[in-house]
Amino acid sequence: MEIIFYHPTFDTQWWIAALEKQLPGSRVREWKSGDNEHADYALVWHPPVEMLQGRELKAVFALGAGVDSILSKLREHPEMLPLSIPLFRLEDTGMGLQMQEYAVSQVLHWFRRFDDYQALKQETRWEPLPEFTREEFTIGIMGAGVLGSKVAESLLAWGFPVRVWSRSHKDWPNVQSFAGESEMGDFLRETRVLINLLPNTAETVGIINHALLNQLQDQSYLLNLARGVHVNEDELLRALENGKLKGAMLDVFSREPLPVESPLWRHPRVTMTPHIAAVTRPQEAIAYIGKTISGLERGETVTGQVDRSRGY
Ligand SMILES: NC(=O)C1=CN([C@@H]2O[C@H](COP(=O)(O)OP(=O)(O)OC[C@H]3O[C@@H](n4cnc5c(N)ncnc54)[C@H](OP(=O)(O)O)[C@@H]3O)[C@@H](O)[C@H]2O)C=CC1
Ligand SMILES: O=C(O)C(=O)CO
Repeated sequence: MEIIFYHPTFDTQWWIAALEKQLPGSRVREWKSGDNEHADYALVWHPPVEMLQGRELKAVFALGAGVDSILSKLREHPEMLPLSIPLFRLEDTGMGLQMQEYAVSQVLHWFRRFDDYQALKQETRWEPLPEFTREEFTIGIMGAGVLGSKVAESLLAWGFPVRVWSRSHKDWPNVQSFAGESEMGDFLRETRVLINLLPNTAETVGIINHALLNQLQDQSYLLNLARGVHVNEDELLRALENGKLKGAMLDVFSREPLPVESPLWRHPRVTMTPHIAAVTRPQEAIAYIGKTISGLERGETVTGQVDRSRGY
């Protein structure tokens, strides 16, 4: 079995050795421009069009959870990957736990008012504040997929009321489920901490805008763990000024790296990280890819295939 590999930043030689170990009998090679030799599978992140175009592959694996960049390239170059070749993505492979760590730590930070105490410290003020209750700290998660479900599970374990919003309803114990545009208003009305874990699709671009933020309770919080293009950054800043939002924690931005002139850098109630909420964990990713390729080779049903018509 021949596998081609392309990732702009990963340690390619390490991945090749680990993949060959995981899939005995396979031959994995780094794809380089001009390589048109046969391959059965391609493992990619931000691949050049030339790498995939015209190949008779059995499947392509994206080396991350989001497939927005490859799908957007496919809209410009549909010939790069015909619909007959399935596209897979990483399902969890260690990202669920990372998202749980991120969400739980930040929700607890807001819940225990550490942001307020930090602001008081700047003014050298010693001042115990009223506590928040869990009842007034409903967590609303947009996107109830692989990662949203893990985050919901971890916040439930901390005793917070949890609700999710997705395309289809979920029947999960102790979680309120809302679906589609018609239930968006009900979902937002009682949400105090809005966590975004949606994929980037034509329907979700710019979804966190003035109209949406305005439906939250006053003094809410936003945690964006998905993609920067989901958030209208000017309208987010407006919501921080008009009291709709008390704070925002952002991992992703409409432009990355975030340009130095962005006011988000300097806003006292915005905290941020440089798109590290959940990174690809090589061992887990390789185990998943190995298991999926072995399943495909045996003609079994496997999970993780992207529905290109839905965009995720
Ligand atoms: N910041 C970071 O470091 C990382 C960010 N990410 C981002 O997280 C995203 C989510 O990942 P993952 O959980 O694996 O994705 P999934 O595909 O498993 O889940 C997507 C969820 O979004 C819902 N959804 C999709 N479109 C809509 C819509 N139009 N309206 C309402 N709900 C919708 C789906 O609904 P339904 O269940 O009904 O299908 C599903 O619940 C990725 O696409 C990626 O962009 C991922 C990894 C790291
Ligand atoms: O896997 C993804 O989609 C990511 O954003 C990785 O950081």
